[in-house]
Amino acid sequence: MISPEQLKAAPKVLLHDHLDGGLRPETVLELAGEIGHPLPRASAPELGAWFVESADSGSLERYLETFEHTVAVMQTAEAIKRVASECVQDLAADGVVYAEVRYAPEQHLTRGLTLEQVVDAVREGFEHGMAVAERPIVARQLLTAMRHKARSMEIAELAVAYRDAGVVGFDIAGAEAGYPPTRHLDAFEYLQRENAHFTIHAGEAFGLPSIWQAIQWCGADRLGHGVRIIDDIETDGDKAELGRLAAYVRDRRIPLEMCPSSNLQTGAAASIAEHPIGLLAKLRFRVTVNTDNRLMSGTSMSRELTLLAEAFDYGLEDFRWFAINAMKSAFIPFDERLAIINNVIKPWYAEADLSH
Ligand SMILES: O=c1[nH]cnc2c1ncn2[C@H]1C[C@H](O)[C@@H](CO)O1
Ligand SMILES: [Zn+2]
Repeated sequence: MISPEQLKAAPKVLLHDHLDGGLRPETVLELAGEIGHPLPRASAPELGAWFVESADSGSLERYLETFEHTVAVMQTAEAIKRVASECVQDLAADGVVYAEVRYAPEQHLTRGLTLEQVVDAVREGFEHGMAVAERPIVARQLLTAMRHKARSMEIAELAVAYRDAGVVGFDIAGAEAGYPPTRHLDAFEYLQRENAHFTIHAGEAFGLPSIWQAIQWCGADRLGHGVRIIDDIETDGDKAELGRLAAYVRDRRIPLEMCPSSNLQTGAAASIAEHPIGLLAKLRFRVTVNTDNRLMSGTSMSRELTLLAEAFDYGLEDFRWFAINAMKSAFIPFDERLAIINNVIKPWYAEADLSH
């Protein structure tokens, strides 16, 4: 078994983490106090526990209700900068060397900020976080549009406008059932014409049709979660038969941004041991491991990997594979991806004793 220290030290790559799902409980308390926003608990440990318990609802819709409080305290440039900087510092302290962090700019306009001011605040926060972090980290933004709203085209244009200023891609999130990806087809077609990258939350609270649309209609580069791709795989003992969609996802090496703890909370998987990641990794899908919402799941990259190590007997060799898979799937330019793989990830694992 790997020691917690070794796991923390291992370079990790994170592609799916929500900025408004990763605040420190103390920060939520302080920022809420400044603006008089009422919170359900008065101390940081209790508030942290409240987020995890409330998100532990078995439904994505109820899970999403907890974001009311984090979004409420992220409505000024100062507050957003602080949250963004702390996010980067926390990830770096956990050994994350590259992170793509997403949030929905349209949710941060209630106190008068413009979409551009929101993106600028996150950029400044990330730059500050990268400068003061205890270990080197590269952090980039993904801009999310809420799938039940109608601003995806505007957010896609924002992502393209900021492509040379820290934004590396686009995403849609929010309740999945009833809001298929094709609702935002114009935004995805625009992004493709602009040679821009995007991922789509799909196959989390809804099944194969959502994944199929995300890939075959919208042209997603990656899948947020994508766990339900398992519905297109038949197993019989050691044998697995892939349906056409599952085969396409594997053949095309479409990255799956898997978030094990989050999936337990929303009911997308029953336990870590039963999580589809075990089979999908064995079948050599392009699997990546992610946190989704560190506050709502009370988790970190190290913790997600620890849970997987316990359930599937994973070791450093597997973690190296996850990190390289994720780095290959990042939205930054190819040469920058390669540099992190060759200069950061591979040397660390070469030094580590892979037999433990
Ligand atoms: O796992 C998720 N599925 C769908 N939507 C999500 C998930 N986690 C967070 N969100 C939503 C709530 C946030 O306010 C929004 C932008 O980060 O994205
Ligand atoms: Zn997510």
